[in-house]
Amino acid sequence: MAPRQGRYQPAREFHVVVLGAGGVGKSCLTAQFVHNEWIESYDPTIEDSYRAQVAVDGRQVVLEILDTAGTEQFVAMRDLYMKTGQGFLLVFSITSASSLTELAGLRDEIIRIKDDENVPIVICGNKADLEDQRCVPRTKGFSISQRWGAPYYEASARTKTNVDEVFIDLCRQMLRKDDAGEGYLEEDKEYDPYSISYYKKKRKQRRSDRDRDPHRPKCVIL
Ligand SMILES: Nc1nc2c(ncn2[C@@H]2O[C@H](COP(=O)(O)OP(=O)(O)OP(=O)(O)O)[C@@H](O)[C@H]2O)c(=O)[nH]1
Repeated sequence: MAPRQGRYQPAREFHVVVLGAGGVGKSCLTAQFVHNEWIESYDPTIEDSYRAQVAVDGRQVVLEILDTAGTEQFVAMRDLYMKTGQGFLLVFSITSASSLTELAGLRDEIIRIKDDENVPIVICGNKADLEDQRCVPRTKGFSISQRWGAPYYEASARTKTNVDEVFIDLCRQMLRKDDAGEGYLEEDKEYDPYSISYYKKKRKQRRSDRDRDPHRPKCVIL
């Protein structure tokens, strides 16, 4: 639904989870998007979260971005953040074929945990500036994108190519899902209780609970 001109729209808040193998550039992409900064050094992440506000098609969106650990020893928290996440950025490096292979397992896990085939997902082939070290052909990225029904971008955190674009695409998908009333109810506590969509969802839920109550007084027309 398009926002009405001149009418105040509260910012929608979404939880984004950045996933992918170790060293593919998850932290660098996040740092470029949130702070406009490039990080040359490699310091494996345990788990970091960031807040960013963006305007998407004239609507204010607040993103809570979780930059996750790619290294195996930190994967125990995965179930929890997959449950909380509403949009997922699946990152691999175009210089590593195995980093793309890893994404399939992550996607399966997201779909299983969310119990939803249409979870907002963007596939990101990072380190596109390292064309001479490319191991993943562009066509492979696009064919996976078609199979999964998720957009594919080649990006570079180093040159800030397509960095904003991947996050904005994810925002659009989450907004569309939310507008269609398909936002996730399971993380109720995480939702902005002042948002209109949250209020509508709760009202609909209360109504259907009330309708199912066998002791509910019924109106009889005499
Ligand atoms: N050339 C190039 N190097 C990059 C790019 N993105 C990240 N790097 C480098 O790759 C290394 C790893 O980047 P990180 O962002 O820390 O990778 P990560 O996926 O967060 O790694 P984990 O925290 O272990 O999961 C760093 O040395 C970065 O400077 C890119 O787009 N181009």
